[in-house]
Amino acid sequence: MSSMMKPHAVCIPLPAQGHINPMLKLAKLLHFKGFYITFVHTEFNYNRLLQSTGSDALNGAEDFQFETISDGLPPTNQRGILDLPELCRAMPVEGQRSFRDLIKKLNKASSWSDVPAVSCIVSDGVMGFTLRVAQEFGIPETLLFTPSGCGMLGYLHYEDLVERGYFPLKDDSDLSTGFLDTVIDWIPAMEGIRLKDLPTFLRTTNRDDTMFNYNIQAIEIAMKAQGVILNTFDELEKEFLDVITTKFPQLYTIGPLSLLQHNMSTTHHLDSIDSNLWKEDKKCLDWLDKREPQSVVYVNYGSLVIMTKEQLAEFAWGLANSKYPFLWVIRPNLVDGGEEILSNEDFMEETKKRGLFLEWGPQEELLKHPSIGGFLTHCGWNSTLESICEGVPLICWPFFAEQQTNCFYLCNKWGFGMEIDTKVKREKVEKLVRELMEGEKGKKMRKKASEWNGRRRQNQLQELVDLLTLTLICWLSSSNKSPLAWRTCHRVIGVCSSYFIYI
Ligand SMILES: O=c1ccn([C@@H]2O[C@H](COP(=O)(O)OP(=O)(O)O[C@H]3O[C@H](CO)[C@@H](O)[C@H](O)[C@H]3O)[C@@H](O)[C@H]2O)c(=O)[nH]1
Repeated sequence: MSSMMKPHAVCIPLPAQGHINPMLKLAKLLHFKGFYITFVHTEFNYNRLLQSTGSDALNGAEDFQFETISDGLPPTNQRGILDLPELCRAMPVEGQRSFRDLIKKLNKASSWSDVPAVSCIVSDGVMGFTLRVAQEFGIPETLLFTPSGCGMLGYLHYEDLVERGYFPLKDDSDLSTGFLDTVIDWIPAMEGIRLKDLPTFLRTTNRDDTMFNYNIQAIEIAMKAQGVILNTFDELEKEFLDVITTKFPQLYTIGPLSLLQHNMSTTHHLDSIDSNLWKEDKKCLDWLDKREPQSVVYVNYGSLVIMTKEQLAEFAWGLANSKYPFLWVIRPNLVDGGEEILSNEDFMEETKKRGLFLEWGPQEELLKHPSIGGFLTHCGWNSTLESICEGVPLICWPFFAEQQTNCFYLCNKWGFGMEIDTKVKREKVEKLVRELMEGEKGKKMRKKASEWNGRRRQNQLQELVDLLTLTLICWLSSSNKSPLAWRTCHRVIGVCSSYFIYI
């Protein structure tokens, strides 16, 4: 099909690794199903990607192009750690202006080039300002929320927390005197959840807190989107999804996106397109090849966690004392300093034959590797899903956002996670690593993780439905149909795909 004839989806993630990755997967799937794609990075991230992955990763294809917008942050703010509140303040102003210019430019280009006019926008759920631009141009928009369903359900109840007097906290002492242990018994499908298990932006005495209010706004804006997509699957999160659907009838689940990728045919050549903001070190795979099956602990805290030197030391010595081999990804800005901890002679002596450190790794390949026996994680939703896809059980050290909610369900409901307290102690790390790798609980967790993995993988029917639904959402959003029409078509597709599977 010529490019001009294709529907044109503009995909724009929040400029953070854990949001860019799923959006890129979604964009590739849409491309595979016949869409012309414009993928939008911030100028800052585009330059970072050029440095970390090289220009090949951004060359795209004739009908898969990259564009940039400004994130509105002054250059000094953009170095080092991602300042989320700053970003959330700047993007809706400068990002919106810049995004509007981009849509104008793309539509103008359609009059004299092969670029088709923009037919739909697929934006990150927390980039609501794009919806205003979409409305100005009369373009339908679908939102991809990248956290879990349980996390989203938590955010959905932020306003109720205000109304019921839980937010803002009365006093800073509420953080330490047990107030966060309060059980919240009025959120449907979340029986037994405590304040401390809900997304963490509620932990402030400031009624005007940027992140808390930004998340409330994101939910309000999302109600107006033509479609809302979650990277999760119904078997795992059905109860939460049922509640979310009462507020978002236009909700669709299409996860885990990493599994759906397998449905793309081998003739689909977008493999070189990459989204690592740090330079990936693949040599670790050779190191893993030399290890026994399920003998290595994989340690990675995603892209946003920042830990103290004390916490680093407790993790380091806990891993060393466990006597298990470990592969530890220590991002350059994971901790400020701490080199002396890892270069300490005793520590080096203890771990030199069985510890490998790197700055950024090919996580999905690592989790697939037969030598990996468990994953010490911060419970970011991508990491959690990627682990589920490979049946790898978890030790959970949630840091912020909805990671606490993911951890609560991993440990108390889904049955393949064990939690480490925020005030991490080396003895506890050692004990949990041993339990994970050799104890009865570890065995049970591994079995459970494999069960989830198996249920998801074998559910080909659901995958097919997901893939077709995804395409449908965007095709229909291109012609601005109502949510009711979409859901009807979703059902019809479900029935048709089951027919195809049985013949
Ligand atoms: O060495 C590494 C480390 C990470 N990753 C990838 O980076 C992504 C990290 O995402 P995630 O595990 O979700 O962690 P964060 O980067 O912390 O993600 C943010 O975004 C997620 C989705 O909204 C939320 O669930 C988290 O709470 C939020 O912190 C994953 O795809 C990993 O595979 C790598 O490829 N190599």
